[in-house]
Amino acid sequence: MTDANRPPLVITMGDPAGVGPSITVSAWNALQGEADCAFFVIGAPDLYQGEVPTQTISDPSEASGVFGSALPVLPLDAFPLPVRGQPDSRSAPAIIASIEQAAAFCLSGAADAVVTNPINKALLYAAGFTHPGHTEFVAALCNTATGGAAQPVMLLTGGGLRVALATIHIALKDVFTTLNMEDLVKLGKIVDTAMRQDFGLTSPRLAFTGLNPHAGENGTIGREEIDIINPAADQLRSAGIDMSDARSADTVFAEARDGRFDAIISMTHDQGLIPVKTLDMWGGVNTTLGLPIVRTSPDHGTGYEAAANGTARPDSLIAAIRQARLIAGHRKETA
Ligand SMILES: NC(=O)c1ccc[n+]([C@@H]2O[C@H](COP(=O)([O-])OP(=O)(O)OC[C@H]3O[C@@H](n4cnc5c(N)ncnc54)[C@H](O)[C@@H]3O)[C@@H](O)[C@H]2O)c1
Ligand SMILES: N[C@H](C(=O)O)[C@H](O)COP(=O)(O)O
Repeated sequence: MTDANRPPLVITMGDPAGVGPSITVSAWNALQGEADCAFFVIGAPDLYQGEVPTQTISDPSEASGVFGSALPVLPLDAFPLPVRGQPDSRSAPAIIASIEQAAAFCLSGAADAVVTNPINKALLYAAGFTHPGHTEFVAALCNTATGGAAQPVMLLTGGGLRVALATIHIALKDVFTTLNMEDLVKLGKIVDTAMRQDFGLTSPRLAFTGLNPHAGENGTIGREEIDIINPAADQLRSAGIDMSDARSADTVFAEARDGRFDAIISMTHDQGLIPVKTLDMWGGVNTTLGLPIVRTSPDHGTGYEAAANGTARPDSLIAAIRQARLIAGHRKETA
C-alpha cells in the first residue's frame, strides 16, 4: 500500500479559542497537494468555513477523496463558539470529544495517526478532566479500549534533538521522590524500541541526563545519579541497550546535536524542552511513544495572543503531520 492509499490522518480541534483552527486551515493550504498527508479534522465546521473550502464528512473513509479540493471536517455536536483568544469553558466537552473520537478512529484502523491541536490544560481541569495532558489521556483511551497497560512517553523532536522525558507535568519538588530506577529502565526500553520501530534507527545510542549540576559531581552535589540513574543505565546495558550513564545536562544536548547520541532521556520537563523549543520552536514536534497508536502534536501551546492577532504560525503543526505520516509508515514496515 502506498502512503497515498493509506487511511487518512486525523487532526483534533484543540482549543477553538487558540491557534488550532487557524493553523489547521494553514496546514491544509500547505499540504492539500500532498495526497500522502491527507487528513481530516474533527471540529466545528464554522471554525474553518470561509477561510478555505471545507466539506463535512461523516466517515474517515471520505477524507482522502475530499482532501485535494477541500478541508474535510467531521463535525462535532454543536457548542457555543468562543471568540479567538478568549478561552471559554463551554468548549471543554467538545475539545475532549474530539480527542476521544480521534483515538477511536486510530484504534479501529480508520485513521493512520492522530495529530492533536493544543489544549489549555487548566480550562479542561476546571471541567473535570483528570489527565495531566494529551499524553496520558490518549494512553488511557488506548488502555481502556485494548485492556492493555501501555506506558506513554513524551518525546520532543526539533533542532536536531530527540528528547524523551522521565518526568512530565509534576511540580519540581516532586521530581526527587518520583524518579526511580524501575521506571527509568522501562522508559529506556520504550525509547529504544521507538527509535527502531518509529524512527527507523538500527542501533540507537541513548543518553540519560543527570538531575544535579555536573551529574552530581561524583555524589558531592546530589546522589540521584549514583543511586538511581546509573544503576538503571547498567540494567539497560545488560539488556543490550546502548545507554550512557547520567551525563551533565548542560552539555549532553550539544553532544547529541553533534551526533554522539540519537536520543536523550531528560529527568525533568523543562530540562528537556528548553533546548528543543529554543533551538526549534516552529519545527518542534511532540510525539507520544509507547502507544498502540501514533500520536503527534505541535510543540507549542494554545497561543491565545497569536490566535487573537491572526499571527499564528502553522509550521509546527505541519511538521507534526509529516512526522505522524513517517512514523505510521515506519511502524507498518517493521510490523
Ligand atoms: N500540545 C499541547 O496541547 C500543548 C503544548 C504546550 C502548551 N500547552 C498549553 O498551552 C497553554 C499556553 O501555554 P504557554 O503560554 O506556555 O505556551 P504557548 O506555546 O501557547 O505560547 C508561547 C508563546 O508562543 C506564541 N505562540 C504559540 N503558538 C503559536 C503559533 N502557532 N504561532 C505564533 N505564535 C505562537 C504565544 O503567543 C506565546 O507568545 C497552556 O495551557 C499549556 O498547558 C498545550
Ligand atoms: N509538555 C508539552 C509541551 O510543553 O510542549 C505539552 O504541555 C504537551 O503535553 P500533552 O501533549 O501531554 O498535552
